[in-house]
Amino acid sequence: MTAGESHGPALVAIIDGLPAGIEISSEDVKAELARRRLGYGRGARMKFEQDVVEFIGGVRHGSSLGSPVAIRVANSEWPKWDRVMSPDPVDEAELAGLARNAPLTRPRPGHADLAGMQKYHHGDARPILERASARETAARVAVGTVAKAFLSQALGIEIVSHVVELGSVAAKPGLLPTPADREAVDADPLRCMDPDASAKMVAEVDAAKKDADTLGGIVEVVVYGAPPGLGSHVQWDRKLDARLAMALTSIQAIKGVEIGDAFTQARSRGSQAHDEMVPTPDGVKRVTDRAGGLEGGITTGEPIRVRAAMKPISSLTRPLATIDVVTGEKAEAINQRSDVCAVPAAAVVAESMTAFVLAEAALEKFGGDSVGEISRNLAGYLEGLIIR
Ligand SMILES: Cc1cc2nc3c(=O)[nH]c(=O)nc-3n(C[C@H](O)[C@H](O)[C@H](O)COP(=O)(O)O)c2cc1C
Ligand SMILES: C=C(O[C@@H]1CC(C(=O)O)=C[C@@H](OP(=O)(O)O)[C@H]1O)C(=O)O
Repeated sequence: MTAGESHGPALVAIIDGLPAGIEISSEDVKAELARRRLGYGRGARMKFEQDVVEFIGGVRHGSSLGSPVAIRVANSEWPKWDRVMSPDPVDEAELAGLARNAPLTRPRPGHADLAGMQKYHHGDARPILERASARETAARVAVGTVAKAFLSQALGIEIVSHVVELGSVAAKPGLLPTPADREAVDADPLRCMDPDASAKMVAEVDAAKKDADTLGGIVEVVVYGAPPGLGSHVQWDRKLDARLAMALTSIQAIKGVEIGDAFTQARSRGSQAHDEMVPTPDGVKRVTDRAGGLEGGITTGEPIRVRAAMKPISSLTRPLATIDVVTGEKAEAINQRSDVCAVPAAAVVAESMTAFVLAEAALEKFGGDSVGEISRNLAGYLEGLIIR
């Protein structure tokens, strides 16, 4: 669970149920949060704001204790907002003098503004946009850092991501990052593996910015080392593909998910859509991985591949049409500074959400209260497999 507002003092996250013995430090979380700030097309706030990370429970001397892990990600810009976002009452006269506190009455299409104002009875969009903002994804990436450390150390599972489409530009098909490609992907301005496409994506961002417009795109997350048997076919909400789809669409602006080659499969005949199996000296193998490592909601042991579609950023410097909720008349939406494109950052958040879902599924399958116990449980399970 996370809490915190975009311009509040901090975000906090509590993770319960983690085993003891995960090696983790605030430096690891800082490094992942820095990756979330990457990407050509992000707005000014990413440059001047700092994430200030602190573990406030569950970790001692760089190792998890088995107790709930609590992480605080403070926002270095808080002093500028301490009156407007003060949890305690502030003198009305003082607030009246603050331009930042003026009610936001022209809800932005594509944001939670209007539906949230209606639902929670607010005449001001501020209380809604503060929590709907993707600032909250900093807390998810902090949680994801711990989940990734657990998956890697206990089970040898590694998660990577890249950008496959941005606006009208697509990377060459078939490029798949491995853990060895992590640095190279992060070094690319769009986190794209195809340099030609990346250069076109930079130009597309520049063109959108010039037109006061915004862009979306498609990211892919790839998971290596997941054993067969995570998730289950027996109940709808235990299917790992369904759980991944929920986790990914919960990310701000993610509106579609593709498991493996789902959309290509849908346009193909069955003979061209599935992954045929062959015996090998190392056991049964699938010839292809069109299913993205998931069959019947269960991991197959092949790499897991999921894609997520991000809509274009909703706040435009050329504002969209809306109404003013005070006058009821036509108006231009609130004109906020904003990202032109946040697709590379969304890929990092998608890695974290994938890690969280896999960590949960791994704990269900292998139980255990310490990293050592869980590793032994995995080894025992693999040793006991009756079909290899
Ligand atoms: C990393 C990231 C950064 C984002 N930055 C912005 C932004 O600067 N401006 C904006 O209008 N939306 C931004 N969004 C998207 C909005 O938060 C999101 O569209 C809005 O809260 C409404 O939620 P929904 O699109 O999921 O329905 C961002 C999303 C992500 C994942
Ligand atoms: C702060 C972050 O992203 C923000 C997400 C966001 C939105 O509407 O989602 C809008 C922008 O914030 P503001 O309107 O205050 O400039 C982004 O900067 C972050 O990712 O840490």
